[in-house]
Amino acid sequence: MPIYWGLARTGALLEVDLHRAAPDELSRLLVAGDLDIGPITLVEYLRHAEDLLLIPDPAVAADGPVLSVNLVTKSPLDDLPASPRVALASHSRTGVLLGRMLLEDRYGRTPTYTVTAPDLDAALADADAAVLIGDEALRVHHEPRGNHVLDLAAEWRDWTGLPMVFAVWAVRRDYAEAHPGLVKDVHLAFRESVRRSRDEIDEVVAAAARWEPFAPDALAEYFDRLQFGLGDRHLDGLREFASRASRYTGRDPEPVPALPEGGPEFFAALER
Ligand SMILES: C=C(O[C@@H]1C=C(C(=O)O)C=C[C@H]1O)C(=O)O
Repeated sequence: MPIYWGLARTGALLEVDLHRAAPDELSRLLVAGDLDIGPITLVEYLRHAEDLLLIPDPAVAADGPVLSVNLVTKSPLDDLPASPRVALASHSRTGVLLGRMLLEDRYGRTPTYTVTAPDLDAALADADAAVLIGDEALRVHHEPRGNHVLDLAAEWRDWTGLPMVFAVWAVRRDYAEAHPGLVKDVHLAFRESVRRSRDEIDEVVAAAARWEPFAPDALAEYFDRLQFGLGDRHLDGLREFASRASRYTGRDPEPVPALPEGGPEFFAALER
């Protein structure tokens, strides 16, 4: 909501054909060419970087705790078995890969993984731990119900000293070449939208609290943690994630390729 709130305030909403969907679906639509500009989870951006150009904002990032991307364990992390069963939320790509890298490369475990519906009870029915994102992760952060909750953006910062970038905005390269002016307009409309949200954050929180099962204070804290643009440190974090992810997924059926030399490639006509 903080990303598109201002589109309604400025009238820009009337000029764009806005689609709302879960992150995996939005990523799929952009890659398939059914969306021209949109958010894409970092892992899918890295897989399709040759077809896409990065837009510097909005983005979904955090420099420290994000509250909404969590490893939830039944026992404290120290007591997690050497080969735990770990359920991965089906609508996450980047959060679940971050969770796998941390579990194996930082906490020294050799898990077996299953894919789960993004729901705590389903996730932990048959597993020792789960990686959850979004609303369900935020809910568990507030109501752990006896489980242990590890914030994966905070863990990433401890591990690397860098912010974690979960999703970026990108434009399809062919669309950007055909309509550079429109891409610029859309970028500025979203930039203005996020700026308005910051100015009117109490109203954004009140509106979000009407639709979401969270108290206004919890939403205000969450929106404060989220960072909506890519600064130099975020780019360092993005490059570090890309480099670790490409090494880590080298033997996966669908590896994450390394960024091309000098990457990521931005849509050149935009100010950063
Ligand atoms: C911060 C979040 O990160 C999300 C995590 C994603 C992923 O793991 O693939 C995708 C989009 C992001 O918006 C969240 O869901 O709250």
